[in-house]
Formats: sequence, structure tokens, C-alpha cells
Amino acid sequence: MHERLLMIRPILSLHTGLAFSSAVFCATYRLRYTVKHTLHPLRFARMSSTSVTRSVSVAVVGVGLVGAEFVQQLLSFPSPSPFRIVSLSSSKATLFAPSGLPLVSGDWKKSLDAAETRLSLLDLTRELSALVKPGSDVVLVDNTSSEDVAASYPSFLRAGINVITPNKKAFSGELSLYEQILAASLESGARFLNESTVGAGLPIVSTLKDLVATGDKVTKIEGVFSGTMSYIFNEFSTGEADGPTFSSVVKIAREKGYTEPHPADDLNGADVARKLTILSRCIPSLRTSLPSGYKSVQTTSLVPAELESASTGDAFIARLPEFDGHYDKIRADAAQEGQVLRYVGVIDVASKLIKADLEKYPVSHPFATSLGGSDNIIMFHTQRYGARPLIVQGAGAGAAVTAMGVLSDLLKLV
Ligand SMILES: NC(=O)C1=CN([C@@H]2O[C@H](COP(=O)(O)OP(=O)(O)OC[C@H]3O[C@@H](n4cnc5c(N)ncnc54)[C@H](OP(=O)(O)O)[C@@H]3O)[C@@H](O)[C@H]2O)C=CC1
Ligand SMILES: N[C@@H](CC=O)C(=O)O
Ligand code: NA
Repeated sequence: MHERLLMIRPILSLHTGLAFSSAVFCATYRLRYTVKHTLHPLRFARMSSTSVTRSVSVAVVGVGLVGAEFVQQLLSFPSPSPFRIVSLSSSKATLFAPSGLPLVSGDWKKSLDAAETRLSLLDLTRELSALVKPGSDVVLVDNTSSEDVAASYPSFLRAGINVITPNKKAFSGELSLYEQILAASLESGARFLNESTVGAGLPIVSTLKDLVATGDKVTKIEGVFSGTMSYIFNEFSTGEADGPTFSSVVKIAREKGYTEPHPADDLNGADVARKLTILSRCIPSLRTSLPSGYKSVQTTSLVPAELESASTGDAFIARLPEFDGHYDKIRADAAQEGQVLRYVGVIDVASKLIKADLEKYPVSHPFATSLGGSDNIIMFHTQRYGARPLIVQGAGAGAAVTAMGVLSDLLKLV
């Protein structure tokens, strides 16, 4: 067994702290620590552990499209698995068993449906914090799009409970919540991992954090950030003047599980604006640039004014065909110029311009020729990569790839 002596220095900044905490948790060696400053008791308990194989208690909140697929992937994890699911919750019911729920692959939803208790985030925090011990990690996996669950991350983190999530709300809303999350994570040593909030399972957040942590200078990030918008325009705007109706491709995108619970959150550009906010906050010079989060991003909405008040996704989808004529016209206009329509996002670091917009591209442009399905394509322009940006491309929405991103975050804890 290898041994390393690790000197822990005072954490000088949030950024250094996060990079440092990653280094600690990525280490697979047995660690011995010399502590040089006062540590939060949970952080100390975590660091004092000399156990190599950690056990991980997982509480899953949200078992919809992504959540159900995540549970299935977790239950299929090769044995012996370090993970045990101690809690499952939907918006209507919750289950908790500190030693692990007896879940059967393919049949576990029945147990949750039969439960009569509703989720209390306060109770869950208390129950999970009792499981935090040296050598056993506890993780809240939030697979909802709930603001309430997102607002509770600081409490979970302060209690030493790690948070893993594809939910964008906490990282793309008010800056104050984001800062509380960073502070709580530094205080207790519990981590928050949110790879699936941008590009689903594609390595976007981790790539950006690696570029920044290794000292590269990111100058611009641009691309197609929405799986829904990508699917819609890949199908709808191919360079021809006509084709399927706009409302029909939106309906299919929803059926394929690409859209947010309310599809208007994709079509109004908010989902892309949230992703741009999440990435901007990983870049030191932009971290505080969007105090109100995604609402500060310059965003073009594709939602007709008459549908802005549609309260449910079903109502929105039902009325969208009334507006097909408008979308037909913008497709035909673009085709006449030899162009296609694509919904793109840009973060220009020097000018601090962050925007989400519908743009036209020539039919020969890579955004027209190389994208299919729900593909995202994200280009990182940096000093080290020079004139040829680092590009990540692949499916950017859908339950399987999103749950994979969540599970891969979970694996980073062990
Ligand atoms: N779909 C995709 O391709 C991607 C999704 N994401 C993100 O993943 C998250 C989940 O998306 P998706 O699975 O499609 O959404 P769904 O609407 O299918 O599922 C959401 C789940 O959350 C539950 N829920 C909602 N509010 C609460 C609450 N307050 N307490 C407990 N449970 C709650 C719902 O319960 P109930 O069933 O009782 O209503 C449901 O189980 C979202 O944040 C989304 O943005 C990220 C990347 C890609
Ligand atoms: N609705 C989102 C899902 C992933 O974040 C999208 O379409 O990209
Ligand atoms: Na990702």
C-alpha cells in the first residue's frame, strides 16, 4: 500500500479550495494528513479516515425520467457495490431506511408508490446527517427541477452530505445561493457535483473546471447547449424552405424526454441561459457577473407572447400549432439565404457578453452539417488551445445520458 504525506495549507480562496478538495477526493492512495489549520469537524472526520473502500449512502429525490433511469443504473452497478440507496422520494411520497432500502431492479417504484409519508427536506437532512461517519459518505442526489430542493443544498452540505444533481436551479439563480453552496462545501468538506447540468452526461463542467484549475485562460465558450433546441432545429431547419411543422418537432422532442418538465423553459431560452450562467460562474473573472443568474443573460425567447402564461406543458403543446405559420416564415427566409437556424449560446470572457440567441448559419457550417438528434456541441477557446478550440460533442439530453452523468459524479466520490 502506497502512503503519501499530504500537507494541508490554509485555504486561500474558494477556487483554490475547490481544486484542492478535488485533489483530496481523487486520491486513491491511503492518505496520512498533517493538519496545519483549524478544520470543521466533519472535514476532519472525512480526512482522518484511512479506509480505502468507502461505503456510500445515497438518498434519491426525484424519480421521474432521469431519476428512474438513475436508480436503474445504480441498481445495475456491478457487485460488490459501494452504494446503498437509503431514501427514495417523489413529490408525493418518501421512503427511508438507514441500512438501505430492499429495492429490486425493475420493481422498486411499487414500494415508493405504496408509501404514505411525504418528503420533508428538514427530516431528510437530519436523518442523513446521522449517517455521516468516517469511511461512509452520504449523498443527496437531486433529480428534480425543484427550487425548494435546490435551496436546501447549503443545509445538506453543511451537515456533511454531498450533493449530486442535474438540477440547474441552484447554480443558475441568485448569486447569493451559489455563494452559500460554495461556503457550505468548503466548511464541511462535502462536495457538490453537477456535471449533468450542462450537456447532460457530456464532460462540459469538468472540462471547464480542469482548464481553469490548471491555469489555462478561457477566452470564449460557444455552441449549441440545448438538446431540445438542437433536436428541433436539426429536424425543422435543414436548408429547405419547407418541412415538418415546428409544433410537431417540439412535441417529438418532449416525447423523447429532451425537454424540461415544462417545454416552454427550453423554448424561451431560459435553459440555455441557465447553462451559460453555470459555466460563467466557473470562470473566476465572470463568477460574480450575473448577480441574478440566468435572468441577467441576454436571451431571445421563441415562445409566442400568447403562450407565455400556459401553466402546464400539456396546455403549451396543445396550443403551439396555432403559431406554426410564424416559424414556417423564419425557416423559409433563412433557406432563401442558403442558411439554417440554430439556437446557440456564447460566453465572451473579455467583453463579458453572455447571450443565448437564434442565429443563422450557412448550410455548409459544422452546426448545419455535423449535428443530429439532441447533439450539443461546445467549443472552448483558450490560450493553450489557440486557434483550434477544444470541442465536446454528443447527445446533450435524454434520460440515459443524463443519468450516466449523475452516476459518473457519484463514482467520483469513491
Ligand atoms: N431530461 C433531460 O434530458 C435532462 C434533464 N436534466 C434535469 O434533470 C432534472 C429531472 O428532469 P426529468 O427527469 O426530465 O424531470 P421529471 O419531471 O420527469 O421528474 C422530476 C421528478 O422530480 C419529482 N419532484 C418534483 N418536485 C419535487 C419535490 N419538491 N420533492 C420531491 N420530488 C419532487 C417529481 O415527482 P412526481 O413524479 O411526484 O411529480 C418527479 O419524480 C431536471 O432538473 C432537468 O432540468 C438535466 C439534463 C438533461
Ligand atoms: N431540456 C434540456 C435538458 C438538458 O439539460 C435540454 O434540452 O438540453
Ligand atoms: Na455535462
